[in-house]
Amino acid sequence: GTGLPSSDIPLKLQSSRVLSNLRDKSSDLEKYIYLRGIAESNEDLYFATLVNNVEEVMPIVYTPTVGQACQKFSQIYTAPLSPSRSSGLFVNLADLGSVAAVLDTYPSKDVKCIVVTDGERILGLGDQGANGMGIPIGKLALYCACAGIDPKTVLPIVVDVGTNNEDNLKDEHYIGLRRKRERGEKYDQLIDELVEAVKEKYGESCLIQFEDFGNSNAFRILEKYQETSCCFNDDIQGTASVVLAGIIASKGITGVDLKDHRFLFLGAGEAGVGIANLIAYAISDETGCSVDEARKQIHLVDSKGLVSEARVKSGEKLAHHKLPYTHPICTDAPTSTLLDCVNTLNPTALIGVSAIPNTFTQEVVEQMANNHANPLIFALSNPTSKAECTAEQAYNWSGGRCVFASGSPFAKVELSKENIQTTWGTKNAPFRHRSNVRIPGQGNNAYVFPGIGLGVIASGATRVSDKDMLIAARTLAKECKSSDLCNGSVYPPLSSIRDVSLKIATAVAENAYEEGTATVDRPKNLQSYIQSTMYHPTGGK
Ligand SMILES: O=C([O-])CC(=O)C(=O)O
Ligand SMILES: [Mg+2]
Repeated sequence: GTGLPSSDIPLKLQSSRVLSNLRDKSSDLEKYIYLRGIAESNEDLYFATLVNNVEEVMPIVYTPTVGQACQKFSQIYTAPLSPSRSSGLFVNLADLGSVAAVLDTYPSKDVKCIVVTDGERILGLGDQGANGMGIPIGKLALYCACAGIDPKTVLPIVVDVGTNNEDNLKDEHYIGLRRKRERGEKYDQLIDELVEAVKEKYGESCLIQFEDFGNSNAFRILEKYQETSCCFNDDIQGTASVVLAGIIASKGITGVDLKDHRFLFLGAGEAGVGIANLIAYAISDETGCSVDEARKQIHLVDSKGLVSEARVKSGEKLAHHKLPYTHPICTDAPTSTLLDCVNTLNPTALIGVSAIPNTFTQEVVEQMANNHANPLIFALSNPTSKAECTAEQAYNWSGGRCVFASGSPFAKVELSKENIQTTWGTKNAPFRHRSNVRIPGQGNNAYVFPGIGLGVIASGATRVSDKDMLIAARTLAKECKSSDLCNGSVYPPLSSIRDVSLKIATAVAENAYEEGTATVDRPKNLQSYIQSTMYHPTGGK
């Protein structure tokens, strides 16, 4: 005998047992902890549960609950005796000079996909130090569940260079280095050694996803490695791709083309500048104008107000990544608050990437709805507690007319009949919306990074480009159907994510063959080949 119970319970039935246990838990964090335990003991069961119930389980293993899990990570950590697939790998400052040896401690040798963070900007929650490990683990779970990347080939990494989070430093349970963040040369050396060791050990086409670094490192690291290594930054590029997709798809509701929008961003960090850059690239690609010309219809607001030429002229030293958006504006136009900026600049789309809740106030949303029949209101900051406004607020304050998307999931909203205005859609829009129900789309990079990864891995691509992000956005936008638009969503349902990922992967792989970065011979039928590489949880049967 095997020593195991005699009844052979099919994976499907085991998974329904997990789901009912999950529903019995009294908090999301408890659900998270329960699922981590299953991931550690039975990987196929964990993925079967996630794959077959994405809409219900994803918010537990990923955003928003993963944010809470990171905040409590040291508390819930059950120290394994050695690094494991489900608990990830910690590379810390003392490993400088021997990073390759640390990679050797990881059980999987055939690694194809890495998510790495230094924990400085975990979602909109700021510096979580080594506790940020929840993020690479969660992102990689989505690679496997949403795009069928083989769990045996993924590697979650935290580069631990200290933390400036005082609560962590004081917490006796804190698992990370108990020191302030390294900001000097050693930081760069550690990242460099890691990237080189990865290439050496796993090959030039092992994908590295940089995740949740602080602004001061994220842009630098991306610029340094994107031309020479197979990598991308999810917060700058992945977020941009998913948001661009939502904007393109929103035309089905608003009748407004991407090129005819005026964009106002609250937040000028990785997400803000990443989205703005990709929008400008997309407009330039469509119309033939220069990227700089396209940038003129995009304005950013940061913690000090509107990013503008006047601020540069007054001697302020703006971060490098904001400089392309320092447009000249009439100096007596009021721009000191977001509402002022809405009035002065008359944007058609308001994009929240500020990590500050309640910043899309009733006045701001009402003004957007006064100015435009169907303004775009995207409250993208994560987790839910950081969203600029809620779905309910955006719909109610705009008479149900705005196109809303958020980074974290919001439930469907039923508007009261007296609060709904019927001017949904314009004469250019293909249909009119009459119902009082809105199902907000989740404009989260989870729609694109798994598919991009699958395409890169299947083709053996050695680079990831901005063009890949544009291609992924256009592919995703096509997957948003009139059945989604008529509920107000500019994204397809999450339940179709594996199919969406396969289509994104095929388009991204196609681009790798065109750009000459693919290293796997081109199969005759690319899509069916990629599909044949996808992992399905089968319980070993
Ligand atoms: O993790 C997410 O839900 C999206 C993301 O990358 C972030 O907010 O940093
Ligand atoms: Mg992130």
